[in-house]
Amino acid sequence: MHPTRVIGLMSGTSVDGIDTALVEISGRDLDLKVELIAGETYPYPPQLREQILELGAGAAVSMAELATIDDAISRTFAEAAQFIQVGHQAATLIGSHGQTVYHRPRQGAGELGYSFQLGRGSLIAHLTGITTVSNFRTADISVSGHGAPLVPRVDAYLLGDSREERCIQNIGGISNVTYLPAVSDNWLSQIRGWDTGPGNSLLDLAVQYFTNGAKTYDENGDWAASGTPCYPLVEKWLSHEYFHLPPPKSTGRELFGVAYLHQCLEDAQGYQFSTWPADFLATITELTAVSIVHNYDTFLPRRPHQVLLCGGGSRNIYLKRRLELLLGKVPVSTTDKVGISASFKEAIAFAVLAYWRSIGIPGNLPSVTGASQEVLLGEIHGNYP
Ligand SMILES: Nc1ncnc2c1ncn2[C@@H]1O[C@H](COP(=O)(O)OP(=O)(O)OP(=O)(O)O)[C@@H](O)[C@H]1O
Ligand SMILES: CC(=O)N[C@H]1[C@@H]2OC[C@@H](O2)[C@@H](O)[C@@H]1O[C@H](C)C(=O)O
Repeated sequence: MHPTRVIGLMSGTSVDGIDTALVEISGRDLDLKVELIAGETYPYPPQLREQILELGAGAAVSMAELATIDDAISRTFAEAAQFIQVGHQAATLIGSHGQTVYHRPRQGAGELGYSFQLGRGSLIAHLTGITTVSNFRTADISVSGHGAPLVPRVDAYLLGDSREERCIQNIGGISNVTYLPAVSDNWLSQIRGWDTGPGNSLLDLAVQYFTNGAKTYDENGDWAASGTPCYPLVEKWLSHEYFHLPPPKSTGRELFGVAYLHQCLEDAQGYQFSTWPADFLATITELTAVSIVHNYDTFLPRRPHQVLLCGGGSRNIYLKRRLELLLGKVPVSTTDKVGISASFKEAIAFAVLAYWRSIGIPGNLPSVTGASQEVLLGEIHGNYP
């Protein structure tokens, strides 16, 4: 089978821009191979980013305004797909995750979750002339799944190992883990994955708050590294019920967004800090690290042999150091070490999910999302006869 050239487009809860990967894919599952031809993050136009953040924070908009924002996002995604192909052989397929603006996991029997991504695939296909798969989360939700995380099945085939157990830890706005036991028979059903809680979302918001918007994140974690975490406060925050909820579970900025940051700032008033706000940033960073390890120790059969980080938070040197310290003997590195770009893994994953959709392979893992069955993920736009 010839490799298929696919573009993966992903914008996550950080709303920092469109992570774009141009890849060549071949194989199906254990023989799946992906070569990254080009990877780039194209920032959102600042005004559109603001609108998306406001929508995510619950702003009221008219249907007409929603349609305008939806189309502006689709256009930005289509441009990203066009830019990434410059100087390269063209792609024949796009997998576009879109932009999550609302995520409500299923609360109980008799109902379904709700996950809303903007950036309609039909317009992306229309503008690029390339068949586009979008709306990946709906099919899993329709069979009672959380619709998230969806990357674990791709992690399994790209990052699984026959000798050791691995945790693939994505640290985006929200953090999510894929636990991969050593590859064996009935291995897929033993894979676990869920959102561990905040990744960079609270830290980004705090940096914006303390710099009046002049900075959007703590580069390399330098600011937090100049402070000292307040452990009693981390303990208090760790009592949040999300951290104690057993998987399958998923979350978003609805839980760990602006309102929660303001709660954290209020909580902090009851404690002593010698260096403000560096100590507060160190404490927020510690919550991300401690909650990840707490999730492992509470919900995994045992700690893995190694942890491979990906997502923007893998570039936060201070956070990585805190994780290393908390995990003791378990080595922590990034997926780059085993040949998969830590910065573009999520975008690559949506290219693979689109490819799987086009050849009829399911993309979800019921052991991860809680779905009642495997399903084909995504709606196909643009391959009209
Ligand atoms: N050099 C760096 N130092 C520290 N943090 C960084 C660095 N580069 C990126 N980040 C963090 O990574 C974030 C973006 O990460 P990423 O693109 O993986 O998130 P996302 O895909 O939007 O989120 P999610 O995975 O939740 O959907 C930025 O908002 C920033 O907090
Ligand atoms: C609803 C939604 O967009 N969820 C994202 C978000 O970002 C990280 C985490 O929360 C994860 O559950 C998911 O994305 C990844 C790419 C996934 O589906 O695997």
